[in-house]
Amino acid sequence: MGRKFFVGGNWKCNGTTEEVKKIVSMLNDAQVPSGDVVDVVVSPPFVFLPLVQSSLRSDFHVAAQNCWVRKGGAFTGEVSAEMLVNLGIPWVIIGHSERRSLLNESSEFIGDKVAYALSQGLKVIACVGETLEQRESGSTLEVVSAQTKAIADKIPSWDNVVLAYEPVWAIGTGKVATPAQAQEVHAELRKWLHNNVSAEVAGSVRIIYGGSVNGANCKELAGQPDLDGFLVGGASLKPEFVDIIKSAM
Ligand SMILES: O=C(CO)COP(=O)(O)O
Repeated sequence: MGRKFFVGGNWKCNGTTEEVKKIVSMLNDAQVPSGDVVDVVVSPPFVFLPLVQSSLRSDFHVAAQNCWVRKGGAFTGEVSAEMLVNLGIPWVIIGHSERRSLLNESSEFIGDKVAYALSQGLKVIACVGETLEQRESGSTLEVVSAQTKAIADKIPSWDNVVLAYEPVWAIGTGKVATPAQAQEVHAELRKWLHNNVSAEVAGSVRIIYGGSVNGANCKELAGQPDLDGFLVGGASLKPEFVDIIKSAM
């Protein structure tokens, strides 16, 4: 189906200038598959975006970790989509579970954010995923479908969206989803897109997996037919991120 592999590195709220420079130089020196084979996008905290943007190799790209839901203005502490565009930042992560749970971002609010970011010309990594409690009660598919619907309802096109399935119980826990668990949800999300958006979108949207991905488990996950890449947290700060990029091949 020709979906290009996508590897995102979400640095979360980590790093000093020195550490950021080290990671960038590690990435710049890495031998990885060409940009025809894999999209690599790293997401530093806002304050480091200009540094990373200006020093990172040109075949890798940067993403912000969030942006404001509408046009900028009197919203203390927020960063607008327009500002990201002004800085030449091509991507933004929206709806990460840490923001959903710790900052009470609702699915509707996230749908609005994705729509606004797209309207300004940003590309979006939109995150969905169930909690452990939801998985154990058997509502995984219902939860991720509802989160996806809240986005689908607000956007005119999926062309510039990558959907990230990140089960909350797998994030930062070392408890990675099995390849079969990830494949099951990815296939269901694709089916949901097929039935509710279009066959074309279902076939073309990249659905990436996040949650305790590392250099050792990436290869088997990458072999799943509906898994088109990764959103990596902890391991994206380490040299093994390069091994994860290489799992594209
Ligand atoms: O939340 C994540 C990426 O957005 C995943 O984090 P970890 O890879 O640290 O589990």
